[in-house]
Amino acid sequence: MTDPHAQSPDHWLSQSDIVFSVAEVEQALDRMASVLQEKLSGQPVILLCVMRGGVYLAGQLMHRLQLPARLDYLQANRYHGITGSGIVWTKLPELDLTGQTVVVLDDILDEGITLAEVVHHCQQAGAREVVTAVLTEKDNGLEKPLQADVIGLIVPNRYVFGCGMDVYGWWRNLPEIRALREA
Ligand SMILES: O=P(O)(O)OC[C@H]1O[C@H](OP(=O)(O)OP(=O)(O)O)[C@H](O)[C@@H]1O
Ligand SMILES: Nc1nc2[nH]cnc2c(=O)[nH]1
Repeated sequence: MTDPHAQSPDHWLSQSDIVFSVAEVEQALDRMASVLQEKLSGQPVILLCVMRGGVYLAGQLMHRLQLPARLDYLQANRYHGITGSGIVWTKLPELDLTGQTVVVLDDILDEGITLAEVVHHCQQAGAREVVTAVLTEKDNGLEKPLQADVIGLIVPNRYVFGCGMDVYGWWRNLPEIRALREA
C-alpha cells in the first residue's frame, strides 16, 4: 500500500466528495457569528484558537464579531495522519485567563476529547466563562465528554478536510469541506 504521506495533494481531492460548499460554509460562519454576538453581548473576550485547525474559524469569525477581542492560541494535538491518540500539548495560552471570558475556537468536534481538555485547562487557569465554538461536529453517534456551545455544520462520520482541517497536512486552506471516500 502506498504511504499516504507520499500521495500528491491532488490525490486527496480525487478521493473525496464535497460535503459543504463554499457558500454553505460562509452561511454557517455568518450564523455562528450572530449567535456568538448575541451570547457575548458586546463584552470583552479572549478568542482562543486551537492550532492548527482552529485558525480558519478564528480568521473568519474575528472580522464578523463586533466586540473588544484579544487573540491567543494554544496547540494540543491528538491526530497523527488520520487517526487519534493521546493529546500532546506543545503550546499553552500566553494571556492570563483569570476572570476572563474565553471563546475557544476549533475546526471540529469529533470524539470531543481535545475540546474537553482545552475547556478544562481554561477553567483551571481561572477563566470566568468558557464559550466553545466549533466549525463542525462529526455525526459519529458517540457519547461525547461535552457539547459545543456554538456549532457551524454537522459533518458525516467520515474523515473530513478543508476550512482548517487537514488531510495528511494538506488542504487546510480549502474554502469548502470535503470527506474522504472509504478506501
Ligand atoms: O474531538 P477530537 O476527537 O478530540 O478531535 C478534534 C481535534 O482533532 C483535530 O486536531 P489535530 O490533533 O488533528 O491537530 P490539528 O488541529 O493540528 O489538525 C482538530 O483540530 C481538533 O482539535
Ligand atoms: N482533518 C480532520 N481532523 C480531525 N480530527 C478529528 N476528526 C477529524 C477529521 O475528520 N478531519
